[in-house]
Amino acid sequence: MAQYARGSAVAVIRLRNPPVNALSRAVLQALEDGLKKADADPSVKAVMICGENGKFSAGADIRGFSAPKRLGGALGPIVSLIESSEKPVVAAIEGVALGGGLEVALGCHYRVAHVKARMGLPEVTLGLLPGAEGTQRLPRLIGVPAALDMITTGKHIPATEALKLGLVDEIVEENTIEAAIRLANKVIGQPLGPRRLSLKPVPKVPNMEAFLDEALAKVKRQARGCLAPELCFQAVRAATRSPFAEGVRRERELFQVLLSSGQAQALQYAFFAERAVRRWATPGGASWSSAAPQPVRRAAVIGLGTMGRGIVTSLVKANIPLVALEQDLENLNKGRKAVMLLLEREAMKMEGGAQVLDFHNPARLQFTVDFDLLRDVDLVIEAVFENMALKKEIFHKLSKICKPGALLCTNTSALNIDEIASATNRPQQVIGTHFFSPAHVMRLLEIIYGRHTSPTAIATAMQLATALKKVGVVVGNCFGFVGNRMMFPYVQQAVFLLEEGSRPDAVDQVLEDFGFKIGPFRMSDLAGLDVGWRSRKDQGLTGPSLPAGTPARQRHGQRYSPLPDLLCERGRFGQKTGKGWYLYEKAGGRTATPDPWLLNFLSQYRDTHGIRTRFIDQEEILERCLFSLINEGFAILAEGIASGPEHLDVIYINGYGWPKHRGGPMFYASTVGLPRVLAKLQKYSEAHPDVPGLQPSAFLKKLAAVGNPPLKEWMSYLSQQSSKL
Ligand SMILES: CCCCCCCC/C=C\C=C\CC(=O)SCCNC(=O)CCNC(=O)[C@H](O)C(C)(C)COP(=O)(O)OP(=O)(O)OC[C@H]1O[C@@H](n2cnc3c(N)ncnc32)[C@H](O)[C@@H]1OP(=O)(O)O
Repeated sequence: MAQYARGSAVAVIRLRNPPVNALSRAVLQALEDGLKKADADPSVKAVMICGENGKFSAGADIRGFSAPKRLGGALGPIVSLIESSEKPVVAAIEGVALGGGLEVALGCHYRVAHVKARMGLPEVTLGLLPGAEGTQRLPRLIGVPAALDMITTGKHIPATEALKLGLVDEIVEENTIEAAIRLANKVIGQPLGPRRLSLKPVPKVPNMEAFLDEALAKVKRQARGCLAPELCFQAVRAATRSPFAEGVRRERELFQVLLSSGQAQALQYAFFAERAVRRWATPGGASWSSAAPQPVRRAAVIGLGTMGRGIVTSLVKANIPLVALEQDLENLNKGRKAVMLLLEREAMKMEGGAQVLDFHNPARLQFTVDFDLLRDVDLVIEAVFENMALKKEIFHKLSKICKPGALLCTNTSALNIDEIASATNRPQQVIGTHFFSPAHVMRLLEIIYGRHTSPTAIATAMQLATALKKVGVVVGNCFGFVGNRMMFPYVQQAVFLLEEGSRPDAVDQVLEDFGFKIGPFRMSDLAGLDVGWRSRKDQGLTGPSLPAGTPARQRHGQRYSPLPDLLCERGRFGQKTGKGWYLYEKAGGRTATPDPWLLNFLSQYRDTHGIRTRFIDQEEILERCLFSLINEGFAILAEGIASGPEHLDVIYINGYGWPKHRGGPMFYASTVGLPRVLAKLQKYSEAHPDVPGLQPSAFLKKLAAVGNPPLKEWMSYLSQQSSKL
């Protein structure tokens, strides 16, 4: 768990807990034993602490937070023990030093890092704060502004930046361990007082209080209801106001508040859920453990509209050479210009910039209108307009042109993968890759397998997600897949609430207060109302193919709201036309203001259809929108479209702006309690019997009937249910 070895005058303590040397109780105990041994041995003159297998430590063992007292009790005092050692202690940081791992390094008198190492205090992302005196030592070492930034955002910084900040004393390109031992030998006998961070004053910032006020306002703005950033701030502020020991006491108090908060549990659940979805499986028995991906040495993207441009940018950033294809020169030139602009912007954010991305090199990024250039690529991502006939035509062409092994991906947000695959001679190599806009920014990649998609194709798409630094989530084929399918009833409820008496800004406010980045109406305006309108026309729900005499507010015997169609008929497509559910300063404007025209329109609409306006409170808005979305989630699980609730949660957090500190919709349902979710859905569906989205799913009913089983056990009830059928 931590290996102690004595060579010459420097004792070596190696943290050992694969894969990331997380600080479990056993590791901490061994670290403490090693320090005591070194202290007691007169032939030892210095100590070097490092981690096994090129990683210092990823911090406290997150799974141990369920028994936090023993862990918390242990780490802070051990860091103090390191710092108070009368023999110099040097940290040799390779790989990562994160969280409690970095706090151990901060207790050391010197820090040497490998140039590729990364450091950070990411506890805030787990709903916590650095609870082993890190909020008190870091500001003393690198100053309050830099420490606040690291602690309240949790970002990982590269060794080069750590050196500039003074977080490490030296960076090396080769053997970090040898360099640390060299340094340890050199500093033997030198005074340690100035190296003990707890004894240093916090460096002054001119007008500290004004700086802190501004910093707090920024932290609150960005937190959107998440507690941890503000409490991290408070702990650092304590360092500026109190002596070290008092600051540590405050840090511990705040840590306890966070540890017992539901938010920490939600964020830690989200951490493991993101890792769990990598272990994908399909109901047919294919899985990550047996499927091997095929290499992607060269790719192609078809279509350089908004999605295609973002996808090209992502592939270039991942260093995958590619061909970008458009249907004609006019669209190609427009697309090329837009892609180059995106890449220039991305390059500016990166060290090494345009040279690293090398996007002016035609061997790495080639623009063409010639399909023949797709002959040799290993993978194609089609990103054209959402139109089945067009997609089928392209896939038919691809199956004739592309080499036999090439993977054919379609970027669609709802269309049937099997139907697209039917246009090819290789349905086993056809797969859905649903990117989210902007595709070079959003982390989610929904990966949709069809009836014939091979395990290799799924594994290759998952590998692509990793290469693009995205979270790939494998799901089955149904209309809207997982994300959009759950979104439909949510947006539908939002519109029904308007019919019944609410306002777009009132509905948005409730959901934004809950923690969503933007509410459903602001989101529709951003995405463009015409997108859904086109889809509804294709489905025959509105437009010329709607049979004459269809009631305005009913389709197939179910409640339907024509409100979004009516806005589109009036040219109100959202931001792009300067008006939609809101009014914008101009076409393409981003500042939404409530539109008196719309409010008047709504009131006339209600009169026309004889709808009695009523006051709708925040609770009803929240419950009808969220519980209908969650209800659809249970139906998706029951149908085997996703292999567990974690998949739905990861999709919602990474693709739909669901607040991570609430753990995703299914985790949220588990915290509300399934019997309560069920009771509320029953109440609303009794009031609105013509809305199927409010009728509780059989799977939810089944789970609620057994109480509120832990989320981890849900799927086992499903197999019991299926075996009985
Ligand atoms: C009485 C009251 C007193 C109060 C005082 C309390 C004092 C409390 C004391 C200390 C508190 C310390 C807080 C912490 O240290 S919290 C942990 C902070 N660290 C992190 O957040 C790092 C998390 N990990 C990562 O970011 C990545 O895993 C990384 C290390 C960058 C490696 O990334 P990658 O190479 O992509 O690999 P994976 O993410 O897939 O990870 C590999 C497996 O390792 C598992 N893992 C990673 N980190 C941890 C961890 N810290 N604890 C446990 N397990 C960890 C991860 O889940 C993967 O495993 P699997 O695939 O099985 O899920």
